[in-house]
Amino acid sequence: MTVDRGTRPTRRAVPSTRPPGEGLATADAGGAARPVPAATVARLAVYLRVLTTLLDEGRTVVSSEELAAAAGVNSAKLRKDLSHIGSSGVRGVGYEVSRLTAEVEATLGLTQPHAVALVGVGNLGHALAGYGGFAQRGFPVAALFDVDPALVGTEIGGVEVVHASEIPRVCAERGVTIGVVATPARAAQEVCDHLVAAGVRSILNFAPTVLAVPAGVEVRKVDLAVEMQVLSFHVARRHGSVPAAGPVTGTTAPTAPTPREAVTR
Ligand SMILES: NC(=O)c1ccc[n+]([C@@H]2O[C@H](COP(=O)([O-])OP(=O)(O)OC[C@H]3O[C@@H](n4cnc5c(N)ncnc54)[C@H](O)[C@@H]3O)[C@@H](O)[C@H]2O)c1
Repeated sequence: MTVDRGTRPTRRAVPSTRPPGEGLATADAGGAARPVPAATVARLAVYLRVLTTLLDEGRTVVSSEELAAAAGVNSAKLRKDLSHIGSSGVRGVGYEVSRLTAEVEATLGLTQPHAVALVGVGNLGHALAGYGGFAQRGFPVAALFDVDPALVGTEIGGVEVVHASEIPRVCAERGVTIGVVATPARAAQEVCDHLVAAGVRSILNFAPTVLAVPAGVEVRKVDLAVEMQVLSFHVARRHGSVPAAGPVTGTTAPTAPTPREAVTR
């Protein structure tokens, strides 16, 4: 399988040595032959970040211990995660960095870039739109939308802000696959509906509201306050002010535990 890194400018092309179709379609865009647990998927993204750094440093092999330490997990968990995608290292040698990178990218559906549309370019949206790191990791911001006449027509990072009424046309023209909602909560559902109608099937929601979507559309909610509440719980537990075990009331569980949480829990 050849991995096409698309438009990501800072990464070098790396061919996979795995023959086409050989047990790699575990979590690819076409649907899972073997399901990969959600927590493993979250950790694969962390492994990929580490692997990318190693590639950029010119490294060719990495041990499971080194990769695990850099990702903040233990090496047994890392080996189990990688076994889900059919990757096993060579005993005493480790993993081939380029091959493992290609395999993780294929599993995460990153063999082609995902054009991102960001709706709501206020405080948060403006900061997200101006962050170049998304494009480097395969998620170029292709469209920006708002309803504020003072923002429509301005440019952020070389992308013009377009009125939200143009979502269907612009998303279709630019092949948008991921929509980011950074509007006030009251506008979020309507914005989400427009994105879905435009064919967007993956939505990242920053607004503090639950979005209703049809089957086949994936929504991930980002709530930094929830993450801080989880951190607060761990700090309080270390200081003995909450029970060490048992259900915690009054906090909302995060949608997916991060690898670090998985280790420290
Ligand atoms: N999840 C988190 O951790 C987190 C953190 C900060 C803010 N937020 C949330 O993110 C959202 C944005 O916060 P902010 O501080 O940037 O707010 P903001 O008021 O600065 O920006 C909101 C923008 O959305 C635009 N907007 C309003 N209605 C719209 C519509 N129908 N279509 C398109 N654009 C529309 C506004 O014109 C404005 O530019 C809020 O819902 C806020 O609660 C979440």
